[in-house]
Amino acid sequence: MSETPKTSGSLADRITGPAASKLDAATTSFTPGAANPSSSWADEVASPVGTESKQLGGTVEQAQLDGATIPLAGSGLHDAQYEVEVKLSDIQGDVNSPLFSVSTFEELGINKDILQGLYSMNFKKPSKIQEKALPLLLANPPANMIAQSQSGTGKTAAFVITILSRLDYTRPHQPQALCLAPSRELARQIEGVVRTIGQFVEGLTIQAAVPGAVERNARLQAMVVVGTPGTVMDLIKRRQFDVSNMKVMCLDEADNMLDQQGLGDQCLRVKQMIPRIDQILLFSATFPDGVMRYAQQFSPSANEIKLKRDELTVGGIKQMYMDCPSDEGKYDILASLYGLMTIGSSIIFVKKKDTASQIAARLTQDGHKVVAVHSAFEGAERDSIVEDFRTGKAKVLITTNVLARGIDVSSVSMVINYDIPMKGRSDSEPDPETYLHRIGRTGRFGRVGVSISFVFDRKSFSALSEIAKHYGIDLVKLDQDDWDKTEAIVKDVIKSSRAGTNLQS
Ligand SMILES: Nc1ncnc2c1ncn2[C@@H]1O[C@H](COP(=O)(O)OP(=O)(O)OP(=O)(O)O)[C@@H](O)[C@H]1O
Repeated sequence: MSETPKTSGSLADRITGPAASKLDAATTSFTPGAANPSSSWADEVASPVGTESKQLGGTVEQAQLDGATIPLAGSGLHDAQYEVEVKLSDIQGDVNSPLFSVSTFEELGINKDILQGLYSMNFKKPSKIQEKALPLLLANPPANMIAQSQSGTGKTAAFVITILSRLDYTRPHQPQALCLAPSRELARQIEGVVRTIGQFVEGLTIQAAVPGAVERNARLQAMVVVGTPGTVMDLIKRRQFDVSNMKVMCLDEADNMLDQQGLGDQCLRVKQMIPRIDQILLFSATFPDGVMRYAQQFSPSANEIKLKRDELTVGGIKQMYMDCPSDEGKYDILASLYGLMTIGSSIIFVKKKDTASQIAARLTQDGHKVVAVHSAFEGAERDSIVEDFRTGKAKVLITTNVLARGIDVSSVSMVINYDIPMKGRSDSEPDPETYLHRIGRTGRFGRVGVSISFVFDRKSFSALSEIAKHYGIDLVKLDQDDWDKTEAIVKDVIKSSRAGTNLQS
């Protein structure tokens, strides 16, 4: 693989190309991390976004503000050593960008109090998904919607605006909208977005239904309820949650929520316990074919906005990989990347909770500042660690797939796949959806970011190759034998300010 010239196409192609013989023969001869004498891969990313890198204080006319739910404080972006600046007006004027639109928020028929909330977040123009979806979402009579758009392109605001537009504000204690998300962190984040977009809407009431948030026997008395499926199911069963007047139900990360092996049963049961729902909304960046069929049953006769597979990746995320000497050897590589990880903020994804805890302990012992979060942590502790990460107090977060989806922290400039995401019984198949969601924690709304996936043996290598082939992408190899070069490449991307010029995939 490492000898393959840069024009050789995707990683997967490389495997079936000249390097294949090495791999195919490979039961024994695959040598990860082999020297790379004549490689020109560095050229592939020397100008990663087709423009020069610019540091903080460069000539960018108008920096993109956060769009964060807590104005200017939510993301830690401003603490970063190199602030990532994006000229959003350029990006949103690029017809190939998922952030492109021809309209304004006013033209989409949004209520003025909601508009005020959007402007307070410094949203100037809708993104493509917002522009396309909102007229359909806000039309009467209410119609169901299945909507797909790349990670970090503003799906949350699209469904939050819809929810806020559907409520009967004369009934502030009557639950009328339910939004479900796969993790407590994402549910809390959505709750925050509802609060921020709805801050000028008089009489709006919101409540979270995540583990530990609702006291036993207390009734939910808010118009908008945002929660996780298990907790919501329990609250309805215990009659703490009156679902008799439900106008909107929204599943964020819908493919994950409807996945038969995962949360599918719970979401279906929740839906069955609700006597009538005017509008069912399903949103995600990914809708694999199998789940799409089920989604169409869950949200019948829905308007659909779909993407083709090769449109799914966000161009601002530079996807790279590293051949590590062995499974154990991944740790040393990770430790060597620490300096780069703290230029902005970083998330390291591992498969198992134990691995997350072990790596965090080792890195801490080696003098690095990191935090870990996974499902074995108690709820309040999870909340406080994630909050530290959001505010930039903690810059390196080690976690499992529990935080792979939806989490929006704009300062994240690097994602590391310490373990390649796998699915199926005994991890038999690569998991392209999880890969896409994981790397989508960076490169939010036109920003740049780097993802580095670690491979160390034939299985991890082929899994990553299959993922690359699935999306038709080419991954850049980073050389562990030349750290100066590796560092230069990664820094060049992270510090570049014009992600938007390269948003097409
Ligand atoms: N029109 C807009 N203008 C500026 N910023 C926006 C706009 N819409 C959304 N954003 C910001 O973009 C970021 C990403 O939005 P959001 O979290 O909704 O992405 P998403 O599409 O749901 O991604 P994912 O698939 O990863 O969940 C957020 O910080 C949000 O505040």
